[in-house]
Amino acid sequence: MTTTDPAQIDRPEDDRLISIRGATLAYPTASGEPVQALDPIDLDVAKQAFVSLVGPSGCGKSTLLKILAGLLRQSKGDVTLSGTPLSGPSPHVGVVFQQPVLLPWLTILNNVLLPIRVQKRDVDQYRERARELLSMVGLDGFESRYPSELSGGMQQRVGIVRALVPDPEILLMDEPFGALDALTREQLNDDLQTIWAEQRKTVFFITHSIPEAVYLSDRVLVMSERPGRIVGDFTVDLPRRRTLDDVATPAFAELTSQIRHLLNAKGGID
Ligand SMILES: Nc1ncnc2c1ncn2[C@@H]1O[C@H](COP(=O)(O)OP(=O)(O)OP(=O)(O)O)[C@@H](O)[C@H]1O
Repeated sequence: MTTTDPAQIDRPEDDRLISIRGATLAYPTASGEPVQALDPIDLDVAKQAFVSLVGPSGCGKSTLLKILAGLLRQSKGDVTLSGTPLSGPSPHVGVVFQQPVLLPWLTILNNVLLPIRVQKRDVDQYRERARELLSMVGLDGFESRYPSELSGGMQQRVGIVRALVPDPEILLMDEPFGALDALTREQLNDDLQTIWAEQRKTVFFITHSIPEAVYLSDRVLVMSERPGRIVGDFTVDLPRRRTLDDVATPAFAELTSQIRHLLNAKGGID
């Protein structure tokens, strides 16, 4: 089933992990005229769902992600995680940005263990998990290397592992593959499917690529031009695990075309 009307989506209330009600955000500016980035957002995300968000440049996607990361507070409305109001960065939430920003003087293993140290948890308890996750994304044998010895795609894998090591329930990803070449991006999409299948995280993923959103997601949300609001909510019911062969199917093409039409009607994607 696909629909472009978020109100028509019928989901059980008890599997909600993220709940946003009437959230808006206005940035204060030096001129005194605030920038209204988000119009009221109402959104529920179920546990273990993979949800992507697409929308025109500057429409407010990162703003919404930063609210979920606890880095920004909404001007109005409520944001809850498992029913608890969000009041700042949470250990239940991991974030991956477009640039992994690894510390050059730390080894790969120590980079991915950094959140554990910052959260003052027992590092020894997470070392094995860190090694396993590095192995899952093909970085076996790189634990003692330094970031400068890794390619851009490998560094981004490290960024993803760093977010996963503390075992957060939610993974927020802001255009994580936007800076990578097409082939590396395809490989990382595949890695991300593995991670999602094995780690069962709830993923909120921002991308400028409609095919990438459809390929990875259970749901694709479409945001309007700024001030952003959710104007479309598409269910992706293509079977998993997906492969690049699925991209060539009529069902895939039909869904990407529907999303593209809605986006073009709401201001385009870039
Ligand atoms: N700190 C800030 N102060 C003032 N305005 C801001 C600030 N951060 C973002 N904005 C504005 O808010 C709007 C939404 O920005 P945001 O980064 O959320 O958009 P986006 O959809 O993620 O964009 P893109 O797709 O280009 O990354 C933009 O018009 C931007 O200029």
